[in-house]
Amino acid sequence: MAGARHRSGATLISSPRRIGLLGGSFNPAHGGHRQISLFVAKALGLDEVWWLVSPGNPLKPKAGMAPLPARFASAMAQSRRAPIRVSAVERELGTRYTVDSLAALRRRYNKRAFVWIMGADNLAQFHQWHRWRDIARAMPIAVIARPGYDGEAIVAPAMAWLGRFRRPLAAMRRPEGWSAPSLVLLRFDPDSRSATAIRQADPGWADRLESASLRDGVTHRPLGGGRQGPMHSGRTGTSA
Ligand SMILES: Nc1ncnc2c1ncn2[C@@H]1O[C@H](COP(=O)(O)OP(=O)(O)OP(=O)(O)O)[C@@H](O)[C@H]1O
Ligand SMILES: O=C(O)c1ccc[n+]([C@@H]2O[C@H](COP(=O)([O-])O)[C@@H](O)[C@H]2O)c1
Repeated sequence: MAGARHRSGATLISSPRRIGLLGGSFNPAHGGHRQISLFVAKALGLDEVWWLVSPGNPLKPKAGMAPLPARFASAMAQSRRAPIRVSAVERELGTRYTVDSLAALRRRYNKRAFVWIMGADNLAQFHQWHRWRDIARAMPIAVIARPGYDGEAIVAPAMAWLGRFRRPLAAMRRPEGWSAPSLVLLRFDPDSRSATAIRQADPGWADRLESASLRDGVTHRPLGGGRQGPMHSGRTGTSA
């Protein structure tokens, strides 16, 4: 945590930047991702949300998963003019399991305070994630209500353990509330958008996206591996 000397001689302690991490397949990204990110940022007083475009969810089949550059390009399009950075840092780190990605991110960005964000559908199967308790020990978790999943989420097998760390929103807004494990359940305007519905309605969505010249919003490195064509590059929000 950074400290600065005040004229009076007292040391002013500045709070670390608060970052929400929304990991996802983004196959493709949609308005629901944007909406929940903006809601959580406001509710928890976040400085930014980082969208971690996954090289591949370990629990999802490869079939039907668009290439990473296309998913990344869709995320760039959905996050425009919002305090959201789109990153494929997991590919760079060589991590696929969230527990490993979060450990690496905490080491690399050790001046940031992170919170893991996920929809209620993921809470329902959280107990199947690799070393899921260690994810909860690494940083607070914010779960967003999602139409069709809320009943399942509250009786999720992981809740037998995670439920005892449930905190009210007010506690999470205080800096000391960011201890882990902590779980906050958030309910905003329900958003029924899903990537599944978009793929069903528009199976060719990935073919229309130009994914050359993409640049990682967190590491600022070129993404590479895309087709040639005009696609906006760079980042949204402020500098990492
Ligand atoms: N409408 C929504 N409401 C709440 N959470 C959402 C919503 N859409 C996505 N999320 C959450 O965002 C994260 C990334 O989601 P993902 O990229 O898998 O999109 P998806 O719409 O859930 O995709 P799919 O339908 O292919 O499973 C997940 O934690 C998911 O629960
Ligand atoms: O680490 C795991 O075991 C694990 C299992 C399932 C999902 N995840 C992560 O959960 C996030 C949401 O995935 P998805 O496909 O539901 O968007 C994404 O970052 C995945 O890598 C992670």
